[in-house]
Amino acid sequence: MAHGELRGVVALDGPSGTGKSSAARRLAASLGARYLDTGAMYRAVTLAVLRAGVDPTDAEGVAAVARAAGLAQGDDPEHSTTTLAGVDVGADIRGPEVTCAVSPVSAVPSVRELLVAHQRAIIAAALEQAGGIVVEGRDIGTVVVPDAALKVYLTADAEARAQRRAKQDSDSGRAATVDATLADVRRRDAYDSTRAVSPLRPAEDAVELDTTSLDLAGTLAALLELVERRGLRVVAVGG
Ligand SMILES: Nc1ncnc2c1ncn2[C@@H]1O[C@H](COP(=O)(O)OP(=O)(O)O)[C@@H](O)[C@H]1O
Ligand SMILES: Nc1ccn([C@H]2C[C@H](O)[C@@H](COP(=O)(O)OP(=O)(O)O)O2)c(=O)n1
Repeated sequence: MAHGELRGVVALDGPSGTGKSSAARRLAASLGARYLDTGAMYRAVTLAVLRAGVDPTDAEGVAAVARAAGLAQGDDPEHSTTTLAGVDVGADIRGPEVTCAVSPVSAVPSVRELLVAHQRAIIAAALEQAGGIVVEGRDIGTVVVPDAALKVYLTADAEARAQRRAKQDSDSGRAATVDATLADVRRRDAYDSTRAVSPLRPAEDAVELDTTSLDLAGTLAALLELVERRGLRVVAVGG
């Protein structure tokens, strides 16, 4: 189905397992836009911190690793890549050690400054080259792109999110029980929402979308309708 092309930035925020990555990637692909996974960038810095043997709660040590990590994040929705010094770390950043340590690393103010500047540069280049980009994370509508053309805040019950995440992990060969995943989801929700810098919260002008009883196709359809209603879709010739 041809959906035309996206003009501008769509910001997708929300807690873990609400469907941000899956929906953002599909939305971008169907609208000929770029796609930026900012969570992957915080995960990659966390992996570099763990590999360097630095304590994730040592803010100065973490900031030094972040500056030297050589992080590059791709923005192709069909093939999203994350590299450290040119080496692909796409699989390693999804492991339980990184998931466990990512909250304290992403709460370090200088890490956020560094990554937000990096994200804004990727977004500016994508707008120039492709005209549109879907960006997903925790602070996109509030901090990274406060003037985004459309901001959506995804929510879903914690149990539904834990079930999705546990299934995703076991499908990828990572052992995960729903109970342990639920505990992790709740721990990260609490940490991400209460940190001093850029806490997870909806932007005042965000549209909230509860995905608890939606499947992925339903979430995508709801997002496409919002894009359409905002007039952000430009129909290409022959589209
Ligand atoms: N609306 C949905 N209904 C059911 N499963 C979903 C839905 N959205 C996403 N999923 C599945 O849940 C898992 C986590 O989704 P993901 O997009 O990674 O969430 P997030 O980026 O918000 O953490 C994936 O396996 C995905 O296919
Ligand atoms: N814009 C962002 C994106 C992610 N983070 C932090 C908070 C999250 O717990 C981690 C990991 O994000 P990611 O989206 O990969 O995590 P989940 O897919 O929700 O498990 O990074 C952030 O602080 N700001």
